Amino acid sequence: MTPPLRVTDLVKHFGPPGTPAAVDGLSFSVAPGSVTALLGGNGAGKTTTISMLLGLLVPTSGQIEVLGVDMVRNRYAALPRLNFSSPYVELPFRLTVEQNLGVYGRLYNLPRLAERIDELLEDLGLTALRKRPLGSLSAGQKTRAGLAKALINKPELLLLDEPTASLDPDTGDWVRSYLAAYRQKTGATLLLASHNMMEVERLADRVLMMRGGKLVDDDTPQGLIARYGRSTLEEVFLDIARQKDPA
Ligand SMILES: Nc1ncnc2c1ncn2[C@@H]1O[C@H](COP(=O)(O)OP(=O)(O)OP(=O)(O)O)[C@@H](O)[C@H]1O
Repeated sequence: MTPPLRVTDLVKHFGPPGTPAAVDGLSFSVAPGSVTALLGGNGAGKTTTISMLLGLLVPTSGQIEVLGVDMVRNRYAALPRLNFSSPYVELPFRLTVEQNLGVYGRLYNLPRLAERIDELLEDLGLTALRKRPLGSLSAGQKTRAGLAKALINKPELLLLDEPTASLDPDTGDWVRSYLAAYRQKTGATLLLASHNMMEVERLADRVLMMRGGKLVDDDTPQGLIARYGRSTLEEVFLDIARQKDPA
């Protein structure tokens, strides 16, 4: 079976040759229906990697296959089957929540779009906010609207950057349950970048740990915790970020 995501020797240089690469020879593939967390400290290369996976940045070298499609050469064949959410990417702020979903839904040329929008608004607790301009929402409400946009085309591969940033603990917990249920129901594959280790322990089957653009560890959350002799993923993260090898 083709992995939904396969990355081989991926490199991205922003500076001239000789300067350090933002992504420096990354290789991994993920299994269908899995939840993989891409972790690393600030500047480790997570956002650069996700931008290349989405076809927004052209790699300096290496291969990216998304749902069996070569993203560098043929990304339009894969884009209808994936989606992305990030609290750092603003949706058009003068449009209402439902207008935003309408615009994105039409980009995907979805059948029965009005029904899909109603369903998502209901699922994400946004029905009462549907007529509100996006710019008037709180950060947490915007995050939920961003998630609705990311799910509009029922993506087989969902890339999430900090999916619960600026959500209160209760809403954050609700979004995590929602994502777990979405994966369960649809068999979708999720890749998430997060600084919330509790979230990663709860959602991810596997952790890819990056430092300096390279993959420095790859295991289940429990496997990492056991190997580093720690009791939480947060402690493992600190060990890796501070370059401590397993005991
Ligand atoms: N457009 C750009 N031009 C030049 N350098 C860049 C650019 N984008 C990222 N970088 C550099 O690439 C490296 C990796 O950055 P990236 O944003 O991928 O890290 P990150 O792991 O997502 O970090 P954070 O957790 O802080 O979001 C950093 O050194 C950053 O300064």
